[in-house]
Amino acid sequence: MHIAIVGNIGAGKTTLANKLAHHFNWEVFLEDVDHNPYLKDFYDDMPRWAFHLQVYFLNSRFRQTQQIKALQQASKGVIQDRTIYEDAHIFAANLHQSGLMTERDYQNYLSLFTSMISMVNPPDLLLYLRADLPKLVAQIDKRNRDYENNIKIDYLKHLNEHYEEWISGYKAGRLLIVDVNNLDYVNNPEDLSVIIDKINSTLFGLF
Ligand SMILES: Nc1ncnc2c1ncn2[C@@H]1O[C@H](COP(=O)(O)OP(=O)(O)O)[C@@H](O)[C@H]1O
Ligand SMILES: Nc1ncnc2c1ncn2[C@H]1C[C@H](O)[C@@H](COP(=O)(O)O)O1
Repeated sequence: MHIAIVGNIGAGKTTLANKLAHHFNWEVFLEDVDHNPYLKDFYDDMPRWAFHLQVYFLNSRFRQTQQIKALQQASKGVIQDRTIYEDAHIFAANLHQSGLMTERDYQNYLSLFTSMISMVNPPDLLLYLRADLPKLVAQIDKRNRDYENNIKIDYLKHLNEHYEEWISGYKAGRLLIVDVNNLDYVNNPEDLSVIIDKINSTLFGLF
């Protein structure tokens, strides 16, 4: 079983991924953020570093998908924090549309993504955490990563628009959308139970 958690920056993916992994006793795959050699530079100068960062994330995410495949073959459950789909359909697409990635770099990136994606299995469940801008901003502030301090509201807004468009056309497998605007699964165990019940019902037909 493979559940992938998707959603905008600060939506609460990592927090939920760790909680679900603990609950189901499954392996968790997190994003390569702390050791990412481009992320800080990217936030300082997006046009300069957009292509480098996208290639870095694509490679790191692809490696993860192959590790997840191996675990699934060994019948192990996996929770994944963010997917390779979001790199291309959300982040790279947004950088290109916003004029922060050149046409030449974007086409080069897409061609690499297309070659790789044929070797990627979709998750058994895609869990989309939908959050409005105030919730995202509050949670990015709460996390307080210094290089994320200058993220513009417009950047988050455009990412949210890309998420809504991508999710509305997602047909690769089961999809569960959870509005997290009024959920606090950090402090309220009942809010976590609401999500776990929805997962059980979608995946196993329980409840
Ligand atoms: N539903 C929630 N309610 C309250 N705080 C949350 C919630 N989800 C996440 N947080 C807090 O918001 C911050 C960002 O969450 P995080 O899981 O890192 O988001 P993401 O991985 O989607 O970027 C963290 O400090 C986390 O404790
Ligand atoms: N593909 C990506 N392009 C640009 N930025 C990305 C990409 N994937 C992740 N990120 C950024 C967004 C955040 O600053 C960090 C971690 O993501 P988070 O949603 O907070 O888990 O990396």
